Amino acid sequence: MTIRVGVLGAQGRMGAEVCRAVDAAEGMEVVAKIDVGDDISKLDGAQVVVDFTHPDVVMDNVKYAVEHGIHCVVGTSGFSAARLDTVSEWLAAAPEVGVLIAPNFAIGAVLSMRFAEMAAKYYESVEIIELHHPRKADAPSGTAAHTARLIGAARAAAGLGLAPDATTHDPDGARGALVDDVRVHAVRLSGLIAHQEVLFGGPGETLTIRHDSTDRNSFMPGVVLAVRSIVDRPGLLVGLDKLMDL
Ligand SMILES: NC(=O)C1=CN([C@@H]2O[C@H](COP(=O)(O)OP(=O)(O)OC[C@H]3O[C@@H](n4cnc5c(N)ncnc54)[C@H](OP(=O)(O)O)[C@@H]3O)[C@@H](O)[C@H]2O)C=CC1
Ligand SMILES: O=C(O)C1=N[C@H](C(=O)O)C[C@H](O)C1
Repeated sequence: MTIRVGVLGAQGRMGAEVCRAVDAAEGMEVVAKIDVGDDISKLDGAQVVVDFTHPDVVMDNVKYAVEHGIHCVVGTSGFSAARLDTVSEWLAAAPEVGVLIAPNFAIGAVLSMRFAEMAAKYYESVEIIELHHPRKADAPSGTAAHTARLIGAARAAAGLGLAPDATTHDPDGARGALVDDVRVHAVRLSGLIAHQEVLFGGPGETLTIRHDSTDRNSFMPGVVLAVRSIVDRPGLLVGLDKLMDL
């Protein structure tokens, strides 16, 4: 059976790539492409929607899909814990529907988040640097926020507090944002796509975990895997790792 897929944000950088990847993949096809101004009810024949739109609109899209019994694969960033709780509440009324929210669909990015989570309890210092193209709307990236959450939880479980930092004077915010007690720095630079470094430090050593997406095709195997999998995975899943044998 061919999986019928609707793509939200179909003319965007990611959406256009998703349309090509889904149509090229075995056993799935794009049946609806939704962009700004389109009637969302165009989705109604779809079994799975893929959303790469904008943090301001993604919640309305997911709500519509869940209420109409359509599974969701969501790449759009901006998912706080409160937003995830809201999606869970919608799913409680539609227990047959699956929603995957993935901060990053690139296999290497998923692995690097796992590696960072593993390393977290061994180092007193940690900082995240995320680097993206300058047309990105949000900062820090969803990947950086998720990585910080994973590291923060691992540090808390190990009884580690804030990383050592003598800074008392930072009028311009040069020390970056504090996300789950982890410093996050966002770089926006022409020529980049999506990159992240997690830096760990302890006595006499540092460890850097770096991932680079040099082309948006890096995200497509993960998106195709998610479309294929979500039809049999009711409920909320956060992170592509939940569909991988990690
Ligand atoms: N999880 C992952 O692996 C990845 C996630 N992302 C995330 O995906 C999102 C999109 O990124 P990107 O493709 O670069 O952004 P783009 O701005 O290129 O694409 C977003 C598209 O969505 C359209 N759009 C906005 N509102 C709606 C709406 N209500 N309905 C349908 N379409 C809408 C935009 O139209 P218009 O331009 O007219 O506003 C635009 O065409 C971001 O949040 C980004 O962080 C990106 C890469 C990988
Ligand atoms: O906007 C992007 O480009 C990306 N967004 C995602 C994020 O916010 O983490 C994933 C990847 O970094 C590319």
